[in-house]
Amino acid sequence: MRRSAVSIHDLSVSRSQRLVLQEITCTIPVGMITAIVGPSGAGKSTLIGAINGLIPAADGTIIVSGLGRLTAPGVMRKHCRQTATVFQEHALIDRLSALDNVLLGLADSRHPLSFLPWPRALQRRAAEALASVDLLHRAAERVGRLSGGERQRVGLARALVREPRLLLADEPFASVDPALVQRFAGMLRRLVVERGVTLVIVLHQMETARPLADRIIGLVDGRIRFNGSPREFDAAAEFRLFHASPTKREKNGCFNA
Ligand SMILES: Nc1ncnc2c1ncn2[C@@H]1O[C@H](COP(=O)(O)OP(=O)(O)OP(=O)(O)O)[C@@H](O)[C@H]1O
Repeated sequence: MRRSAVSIHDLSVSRSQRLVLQEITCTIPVGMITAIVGPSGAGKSTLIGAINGLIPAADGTIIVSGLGRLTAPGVMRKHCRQTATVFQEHALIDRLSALDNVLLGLADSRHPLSFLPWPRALQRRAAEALASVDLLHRAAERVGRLSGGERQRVGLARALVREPRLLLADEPFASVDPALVQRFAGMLRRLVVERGVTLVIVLHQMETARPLADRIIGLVDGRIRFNGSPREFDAAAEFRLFHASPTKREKNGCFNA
């Protein structure tokens, strides 16, 4: 049995005073790819936000392996240092170049008020991260002038430059050219295999999730409705997750959890 990077127990999360995640209990295995799937509004981004500590829990616990409970003093800072997130809406600064946006991924490695140029070694690391997403040729371009897919790749590079132990990615392929999705999926797989990174990735397309993931967590209406391997995620499971009416889902309950 694999060690867990993160263990989640009975987690509930509210947004605007409405429960959007309920009774979430699962583990994120270390050095593996866990895909979070489910219909729109199921709570996938909220779960990513809870794991990276941006969205507080209303109830339950999140335990980070080697650090402890996310709410314990000092744990959050250490957790942030070893975690990187690729946000769904990119969260980039349009007026800065692609390279400078990637360097922002390293902002916590120097004084926040530093006006000095970035050290060469860090600039090289940022350039390598851009190269890994095939974007080195746009390094000097202002991000506001890049396409949606290119911006998404800058966001991915900004996360990769941190060399994280835990990488959280919220639909990182959403506006990436379909021809590039397989390449980036392969790159993320290598990151996991070669560097032992733990990857939690929100994906909309099951045809991307199935071959990429080691584990699949399926959410519907803020609850886990599937937790198993891609092999176990058969057509019936897919139907229950994405197509069953709310009453049918309720009757079926959680499967493979
Ligand atoms: N900032 C917010 N304030 C209040 N409610 C929110 C906020 N963001 C999301 N929600 C609500 O929380 C629920 C879960 O949203 P979330 O974005 O986590 O779902 P999702 O599965 O990631 O959806 P999608 O696939 O469309 O991105 C939804 O009902 C959504 O309306």
